[in-house]
Amino acid sequence: METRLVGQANVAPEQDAVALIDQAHLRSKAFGIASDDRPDYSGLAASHLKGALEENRFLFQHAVPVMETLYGQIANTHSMVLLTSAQGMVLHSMGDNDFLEKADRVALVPGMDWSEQTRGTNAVGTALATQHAVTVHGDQHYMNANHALTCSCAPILDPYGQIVGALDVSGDHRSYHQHTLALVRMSAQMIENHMFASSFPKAVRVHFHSRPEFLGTLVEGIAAFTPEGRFVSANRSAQFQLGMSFVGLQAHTFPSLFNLPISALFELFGSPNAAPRQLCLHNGVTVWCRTEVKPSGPWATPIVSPLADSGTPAARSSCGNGNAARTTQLSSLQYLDTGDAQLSGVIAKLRKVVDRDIPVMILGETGTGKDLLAQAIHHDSARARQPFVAVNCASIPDTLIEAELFGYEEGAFTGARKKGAPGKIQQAHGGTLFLDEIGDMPKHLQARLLRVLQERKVSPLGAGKEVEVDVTVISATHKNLKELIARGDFREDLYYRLNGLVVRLPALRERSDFEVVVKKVLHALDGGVDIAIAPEVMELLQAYHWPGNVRQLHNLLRTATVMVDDDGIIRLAHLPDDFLDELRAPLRPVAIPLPAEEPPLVPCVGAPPAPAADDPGEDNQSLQDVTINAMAQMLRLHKGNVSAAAKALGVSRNTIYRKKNLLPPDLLD
Ligand SMILES: Nc1ncnc2c1ncn2[C@@H]1O[C@H](COP(=O)(O)OP(=O)(O)OP(=O)(O)O)[C@@H](O)[C@H]1O
Repeated sequence: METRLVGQANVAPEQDAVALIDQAHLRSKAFGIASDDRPDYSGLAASHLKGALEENRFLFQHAVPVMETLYGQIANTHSMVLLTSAQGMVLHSMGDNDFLEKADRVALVPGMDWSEQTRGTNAVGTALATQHAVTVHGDQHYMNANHALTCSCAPILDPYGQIVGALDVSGDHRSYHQHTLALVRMSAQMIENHMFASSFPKAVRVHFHSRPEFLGTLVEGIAAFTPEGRFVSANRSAQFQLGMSFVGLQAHTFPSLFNLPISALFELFGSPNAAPRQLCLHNGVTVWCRTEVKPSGPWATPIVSPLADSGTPAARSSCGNGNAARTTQLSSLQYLDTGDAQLSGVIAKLRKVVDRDIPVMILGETGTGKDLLAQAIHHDSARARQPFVAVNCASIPDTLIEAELFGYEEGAFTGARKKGAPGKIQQAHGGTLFLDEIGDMPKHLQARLLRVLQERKVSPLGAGKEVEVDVTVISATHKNLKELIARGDFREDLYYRLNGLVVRLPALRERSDFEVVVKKVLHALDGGVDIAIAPEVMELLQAYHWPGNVRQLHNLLRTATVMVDDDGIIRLAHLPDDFLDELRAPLRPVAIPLPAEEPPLVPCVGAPPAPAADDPGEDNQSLQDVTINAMAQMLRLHKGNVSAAAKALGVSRNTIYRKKNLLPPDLLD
């Protein structure tokens, strides 16, 4: 069945709902359940339920208030509200007393398993299995014992798009009401939005909807980005409005989705209570948008949920808490030292200067891990328990960078917050200040920064006095600072102040420890620990030139781990189409065997004529010609069917469509 993205939990339309029940019955049968089986009412031992509750504490905390509201709406309808885990185990229930007794008899109580595998077709199990909100009414239940029930259930997704549980309303089948499913869906979405709101405290959160009156309501889109503009998460409505699933969005940034640099948000919404503004999405849709610009802290621990403090392994596995743990693990020099000789040399030098108050400058192409290395230096220093404050000089507008860095006093400039605010330099007091993209620091501020570094004092805008600061400075850039100095765009004295030790991170294509990096990146991904890579894929990845370095590898593997089949092996088919196109473009066309019975080629419109088979110049034929000819042949062979031709060539349909103008027009279906 087709999966649609809607503002609320996917729900199957009527004809699909029937098919969905039929398929659920087939699955139930395949699980070896008989419709007249006596259900197992034994449930879980209390200790197991306690464990499950602990594991699902994040979900539980955010779901219970919503369950109470939902129950308020269905009270006295002989029904109850249930919360289950992603495996279908009932975690919590509340309901009408008269129905509770009956519920007890049919095992709608905490600790009971309502997965399809155990109870056949039922709203909880089927919603979890299909990821669709669904009502299972009366004899639509697979087991006869459950025919007296009517149940409506919606899956609940965490901020990473993973199913973490389900919300269900079950009742006496005579109490069926057609609006129940809509209520359940809305409530599930409310839980998702609550979880979203408390998952990314340091993110830039953008709220948007095509109608301004829907901002602040359940149906608004919410997308979270790092202060540098990288995509972090999006709720269902945001995915729908942006026209992309969570996985698709992971390859995007704020600028690629909203057609604006993220720094524009600081300009548009920098003042308190800034009014919603109209922005144009990448797909041409105009939306009303608002965001709250906070003086953000470091992006050192990207995702921290309230459970991060609990420290229990169960809690960590619940909702992204593993990421916090992984971030710590990622942030040490030892972790980054994975066998490449050049990198090991860099790390050995860095170890010698840690805690020596020597400013470090990190050079390297985009995505080579400069930010991560800066965090690792901080992590391994005596300042590790003090703040690590990162400032991306490229992402803050010129007009704000001064206030952002140096802070300001009350009323220092129009729009300044009432009480003033300390700048990043002051925030880093006692710890490390990481000046990322230092090459983009506006020239007029370079002198001020130099003074701070020399005198270890900062004077906020509008303040008469200076404040002492103790910071270790790490800077990074992918630009050639010497060239900038020669052009007069970067102060030489500042350069010499920052370059106590200059290290260069190797590009990924230069590294001899590629396989280890792949493993580390996989390990750092949710669900990536048990994933392996097929040897032919590893070979291809190794040969690729990786212009986006480890970030590009990270994004690619993140998508592939989601696509992977049950055997947990990443194969070619699990890599994104555009990446495969890039890999194959120069190789594939020449490798295509042409069928013997293939008629001679007709020249393509707009393309050079195909050479005769014995043409001595064949070897010199341009790659483009070979590609076009191969496509034309395959299209002819498959009677213009683009999908079939693309499949035979091992490319995506879009690759063929992109070459449309070079192919004979009568060839495309
Ligand atoms: N050695 C590594 N192991 C695992 N992941 C890594 C490693 N190096 C970098 N990454 C990942 O690659 C991505 C990019 O890293 P980072 O932001 O540190 O690069 P950068 O050089 O600062 O990029 P930019 O110049 O674009 O700011 C991050 O997701 C980071 O976690």
